[in-house]
Amino acid sequence: MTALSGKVQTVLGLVDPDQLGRTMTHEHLTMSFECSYVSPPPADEAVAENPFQLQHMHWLKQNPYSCRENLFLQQEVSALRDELLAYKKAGGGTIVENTTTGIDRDLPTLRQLAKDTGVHIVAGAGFYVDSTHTVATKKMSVEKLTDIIVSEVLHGADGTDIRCGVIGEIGTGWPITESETKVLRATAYAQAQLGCPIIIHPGRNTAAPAEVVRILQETGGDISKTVMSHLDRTIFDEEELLEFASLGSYLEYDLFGTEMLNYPFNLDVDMPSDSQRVKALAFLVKEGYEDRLLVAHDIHTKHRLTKFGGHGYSHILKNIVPKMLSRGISQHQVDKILIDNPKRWLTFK
Ligand SMILES: CCC(=O)NCCS(=O)(=O)O
Repeated sequence: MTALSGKVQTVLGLVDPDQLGRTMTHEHLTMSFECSYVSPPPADEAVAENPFQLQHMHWLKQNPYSCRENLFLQQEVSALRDELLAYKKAGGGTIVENTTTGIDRDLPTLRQLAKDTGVHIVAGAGFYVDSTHTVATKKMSVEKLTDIIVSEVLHGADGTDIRCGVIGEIGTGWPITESETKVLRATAYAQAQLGCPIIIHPGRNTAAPAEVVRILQETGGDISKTVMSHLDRTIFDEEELLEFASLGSYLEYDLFGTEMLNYPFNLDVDMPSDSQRVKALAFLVKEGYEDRLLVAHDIHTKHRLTKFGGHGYSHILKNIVPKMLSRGISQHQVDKILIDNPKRWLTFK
């Protein structure tokens, strides 16, 4: 038991879990994804430098990471405020903002957005993938990393008094690097001290989620309070999915709204459509996992904002929920996915 037990920690302080309402468990509001820039094909360079025009929007959807300007979501604070107000109007209550060290977390802006809009925002502690770890981070011991993560939850992060309410998204690649392994171990130790929720960004390989779970378990992590993100681009085979589900983490489909033919971070992956995501959720519900499912959009680039013709943060509430209902997921099960499961995960033990 800690002072946080039974509560959820938002950027404005502790709240009662019943106040959260419908929750997107994996979003970004202020971040940079410059670490993942992919050079455009030479013939497309002119489009990439002048992207936000109607005639270029299809190109941008297919090549979101090949346009530098698209990667600086944090430049759109005013549009984000409008997005959050629209999210609230659509019935949203809470957003988990998973930006961690390495991709430009901005806690004062998150606090201001929460104050301006009344949407609860839960911020993330810890570190993103290896390529964003500084030389100093890579040299740190697991104990030092643990102290930093614990302090970001108990006292505040980035020199502020704004406290994080989850650990993650903790970034891992494939294969998992030495530095990422240390961060995973620190995450498990911090979780054991704090009884807090954690959320993982796995590498882009079918074996990656289970390997992360193995490392966390080895270090005393609580898998029942762990979210495995991005399953929609990671595990496709139903049997493999059930095998992973049996390990006991939350199962997150968090790329709703993303459709692209060639996924540049792993060309072997066929990025699913939203219909295929709903089909995967219906399959997991049928297999008895309705208490472990979570959903989100993981917006991390500008072109997905409604300002630029994108689907925005209300797409799931407005468009995906009706689709779920039409595909055999009941209203009670939808409420579990949007309200009860996030609430249980986010509540400190
Ligand atoms: C920081 C945002 C992020 O990591 N999103 C995941 C993108 S992907 O790995 O699923 O392509």
